[in-house]
Amino acid sequence: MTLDRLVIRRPDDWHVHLRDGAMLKAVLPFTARQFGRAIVMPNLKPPATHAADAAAYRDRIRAALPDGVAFTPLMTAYLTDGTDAEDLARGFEEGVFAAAKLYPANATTNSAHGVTSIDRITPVLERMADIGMPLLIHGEVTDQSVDIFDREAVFIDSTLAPLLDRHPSLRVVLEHVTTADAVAFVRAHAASGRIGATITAHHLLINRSHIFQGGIRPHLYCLPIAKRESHRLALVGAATSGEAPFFLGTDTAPHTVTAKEAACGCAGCFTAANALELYAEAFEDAGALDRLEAFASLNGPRFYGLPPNEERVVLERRPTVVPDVILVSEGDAVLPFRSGETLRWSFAGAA
Ligand SMILES: NC(=O)N[C@@H](CC(=O)O)C(=O)O
Ligand SMILES: [Zn+2]
Ligand SMILES: [Zn+2]
Repeated sequence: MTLDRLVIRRPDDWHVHLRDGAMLKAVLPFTARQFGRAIVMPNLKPPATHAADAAAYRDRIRAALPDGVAFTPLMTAYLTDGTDAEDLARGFEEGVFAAAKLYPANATTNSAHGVTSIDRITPVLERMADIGMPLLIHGEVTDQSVDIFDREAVFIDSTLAPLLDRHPSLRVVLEHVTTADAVAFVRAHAASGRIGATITAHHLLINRSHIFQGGIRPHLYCLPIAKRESHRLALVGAATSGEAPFFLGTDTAPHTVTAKEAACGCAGCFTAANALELYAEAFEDAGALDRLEAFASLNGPRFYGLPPNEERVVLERRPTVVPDVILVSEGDAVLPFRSGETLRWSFAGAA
């Protein structure tokens, strides 16, 4: 029997880039339509490093919400070499920050102000461990001599494993995992309950060959870059397992078409327009639609110590056409992942 209607608790997105200004206005309605809460990334220009920056950014997000939409932005601190443990802890205790984000300097989009060496923030990490504040990590080494397809696996061995040993009670989310190595590492530490991993829809749906299918496809370029098929299969296995550490984080990362279709195009895929429909396809292809709710709506809140959303949403088996483009301003637009293509599932709103 095939399932034609799926009702799940309203999901949350544990990794999202909402940007600011006109871009925020253009993309926020998509995330807020499907998700109850989202962990909002702080890699703005300039980055949101202090509690005051994050509180002001949270106000701009709330002001940009369409009328009548209930959506809770959960803010993060952008860690730098100069992060003040006091300000960070106060921001967490006052409920401004839900977590802090570690960008190794120059690892990804808008990470130039990131941490140059993890040892520099030892006191900050000790404080975070004491107060139970999660550390969210873009897990790639920045050494350009390491092959781009190996940067996540090398980071796990060289940085993440020693970090967990050094800070035995620090809670960590390895963001947007792309490798079988990451899946194995997270599973090996699952019993501690202190490690989580987000998985994007696009990494469940594409492998590295898709980036070069018939020519170079800049809209499939994101960081960490998609890996070979065996890694994609490991990610599908993890996401659809129902296992507690794996949860939904779209890493929807909008850039204008002009910035993507360039000699040196930006990294990031925009999946917010149809995030749940995309995940539903991946889960259905794995024969695991019954596990979508654990991944999308239960495992994330459990890790963050929050209750799952009470409200239910409906997915229906009927075609959805992904928008061709999302207009941002006159003359600039964002091209969604699977732009113009037809998906098998439709998001039908609250049950
Ligand atoms: N994922 C990406 O490719 N890009 C993200 C940054 C990030 O999450 O690494 C962005 O901000 O554009
Ligand atoms: Zn990242
Ligand atoms: Zn991201």
